[in-house]
Amino acid sequence: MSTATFNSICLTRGFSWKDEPKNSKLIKRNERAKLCIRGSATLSTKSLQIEDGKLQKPEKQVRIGLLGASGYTGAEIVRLLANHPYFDITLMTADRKAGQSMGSVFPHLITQDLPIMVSIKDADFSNVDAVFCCLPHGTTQEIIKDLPKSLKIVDLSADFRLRDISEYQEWYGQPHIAPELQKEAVYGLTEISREVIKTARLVANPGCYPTSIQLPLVPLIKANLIEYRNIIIDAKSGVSGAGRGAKEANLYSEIAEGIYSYGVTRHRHAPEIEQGLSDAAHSKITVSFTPHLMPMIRGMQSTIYVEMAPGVTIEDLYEQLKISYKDEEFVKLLEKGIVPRTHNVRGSNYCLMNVFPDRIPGRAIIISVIDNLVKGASGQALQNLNIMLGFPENTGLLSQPLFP
Ligand SMILES: NC(=O)C1=CN([C@@H]2O[C@H](COP(=O)(O)OP(=O)(O)OC[C@H]3O[C@@H](n4cnc5c(N)ncnc54)[C@H](OP(=O)(O)O)[C@@H]3O)[C@@H](O)[C@H]2O)C=CC1
Ligand SMILES: CC(=O)N[C@@H](CCC(=O)OP(=O)(O)O)C(=O)O
Repeated sequence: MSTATFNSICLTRGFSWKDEPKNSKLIKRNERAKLCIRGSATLSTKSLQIEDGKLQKPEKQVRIGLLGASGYTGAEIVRLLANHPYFDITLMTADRKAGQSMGSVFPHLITQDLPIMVSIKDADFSNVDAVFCCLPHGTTQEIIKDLPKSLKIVDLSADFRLRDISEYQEWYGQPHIAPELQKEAVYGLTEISREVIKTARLVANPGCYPTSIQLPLVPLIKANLIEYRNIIIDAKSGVSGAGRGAKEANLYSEIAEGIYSYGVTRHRHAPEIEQGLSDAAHSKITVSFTPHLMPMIRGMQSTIYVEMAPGVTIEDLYEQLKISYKDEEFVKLLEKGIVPRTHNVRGSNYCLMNVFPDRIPGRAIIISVIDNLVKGASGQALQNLNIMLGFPENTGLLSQPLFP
């Protein structure tokens, strides 16, 4: 049984006390979301116990396989799971870094007690219940198709996001080699697809741009508040969005003190965005989408220009988003007039958004921000696996943004 020392612990929604903690200071911070205690306590989270300041993890942990642990999203999963009482990493894979420890590849994770990273060909899945797949697209299909069918999988790559495999071939330049698995895959934009995620075995975690764009647009489209034509998306990403692999275009000297547009007219996230928006509209939607690389490490902003439907006002858009996300833990509409900033979500699983009236009558400007590595990748992946396995959705995900 593994143990960890805590000075304090937050109980997430769904957990309750077994006995009122004695010798402990109970701080009720937020009735709905969490309770905090300091000191020692015994808690009735089935088998979660805290005694003498030590968290006794449940005897039956979910055993996690982390494929692509030596990349940015893999490291981010490890960081998040450090605060997850039920998930234990039992297998980690790497390619060039196979044979190395996590602490040597990512010294910021030296405190975590983790297995040595092995090559995929040496991976033993017999002690794994669920997998986070943090591999490059293309490689992912080849590997996932041979994994035991008993495993729950959340795939962070783009390999299972497009329902139409001919569209995959068109945008990713190679045929899809696991069409049967594609049929099984569920697109995991959590707040929109929660019900189907509950029973899914394979979840295709959305891309970072599509997450920041669909979260504000889907509810507005479903409510018929915006026109389907003339949706213009100007999006910006931090450089970590491109992964850890060395690329000339991502050298400090090419990125610092400037920005650049890339994938102009043809970025591979366009069909993923259009698939989600078209599903919401029950009608084909196309968008103008231009991503930009910003001289920052993490963060993503999507600025979206839309035409409101006849008679619709900016108040209507605001009220709809307020209603749609009023009970959501991780998607927040800011107070009127407040502009979301990437600094407000750094290191967290939140998506912040707001709507503004354009100077041109009938048009609106929507701004949405996420951390590309958290809500745009590993955080949403953890949110999805929590749901697939029946754990409170926010487990391990309540770290607040790092500011400034
Ligand atoms: N970065 C982001 O913000 C986002 C990323 N994604 C997607 O998530 C996935 C992972 O991204 P990210 O972590 O940024 O990527 P990285 O490039 O940082 O990491 C890739 C990982 O895959 C391993 N790997 C590479 N090639 C192979 C191979 N042929 N066989 C086995 N393992 C291999 C690498 O091992 P090694 O380093 O040892 O060679 C590394 O562990 C990608 O599909 C990406 O598109 C999705 C949303 C956002
Ligand atoms: C800055 C940068 O390069 N970003 C990546 C998107 C990251 C992401 O979401 O990637 P996947 O679709 O592969 O999962 C890109 O534009 O290709």
